Amino acid sequence: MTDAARPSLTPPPDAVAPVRHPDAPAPGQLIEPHYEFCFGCGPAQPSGLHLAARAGEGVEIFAEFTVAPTHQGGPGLAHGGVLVTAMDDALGTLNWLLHSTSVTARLETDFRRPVPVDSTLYLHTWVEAVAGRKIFCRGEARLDAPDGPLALTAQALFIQVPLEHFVNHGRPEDIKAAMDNPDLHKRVRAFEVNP
Ligand SMILES: CCCCC/C=C\C/C=C\C/C=C\C/C=C\CCCC(=O)SCCNC(=O)CCNC(=O)[C@H](O)C(C)(C)COP(=O)(O)OP(=O)(O)OC[C@H]1O[C@@H](n2cnc3c(N)ncnc32)[C@H](O)[C@@H]1OP(=O)(O)O
Repeated sequence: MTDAARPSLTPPPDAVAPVRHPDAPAPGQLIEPHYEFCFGCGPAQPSGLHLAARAGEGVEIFAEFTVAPTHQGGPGLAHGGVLVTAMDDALGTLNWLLHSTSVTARLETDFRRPVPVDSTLYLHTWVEAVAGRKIFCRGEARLDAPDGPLALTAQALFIQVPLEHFVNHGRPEDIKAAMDNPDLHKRVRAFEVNP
């Protein structure tokens, strides 16, 4: 599909190039999960994807995820929704490079080849442009090697939100537990003092 057919995913003429935040993780640095119970990257989520993400040199993320038997859709194949989750998480992790908090508003994914269980997806996501609160991103995922066959491509629109977005909308007991976790608190504060 052409970009003209995806108006809400195409940066407007007044969009600007993304700026890597001075306190963004260094290129190559492993990025800590934003929340231990995140289905995408949380280490405490037993059936989660356990995505491991690193910062790139630009406003970009390189991430890996190995498809487990719990992620099946068809027999021996990854569920498409699981693959979109992996892409969503790798796109969401771009927040660390911009030092903004944003949420997925729109995510369009093209599935280009089947992804078997036990294969490792190598995801690459990057911010294309920013227009006010709108962050226009793209991503691709390759099979079994960073330069392996293309399995997924994606375009997304993230919208910047204040931290209150999470506090106001999340289930209260989970928000309380998250706020009581000093590690998460420290991470969230970094966003607050370096908007
Ligand atoms: C205390 C605990 C804190 C815990 C948090 C911890 C850390 C957080 C920090 C960083 C996170 C880091 C990593 C995250 C990694 C992975 C997570 C994956 C990401 C996700 O999985 S995240 C969940 C799924 N996500 C949602 O749960 C969003 C639900 N949704 C909403 O919450 C609202 O919908 C919102 C906020 C999106 C907008 O609402 P709003 O009221 O603020 O703004 P509004 O509607 O005015 O839109 C403004 C302009 O965007 C345009 N626009 C809006 N939506 C559009 C669409 N869909 N398509 C095309 N254009 C769209 C409008 O047309 C307008 O455009 P214009 O200005 O030109 O008119």
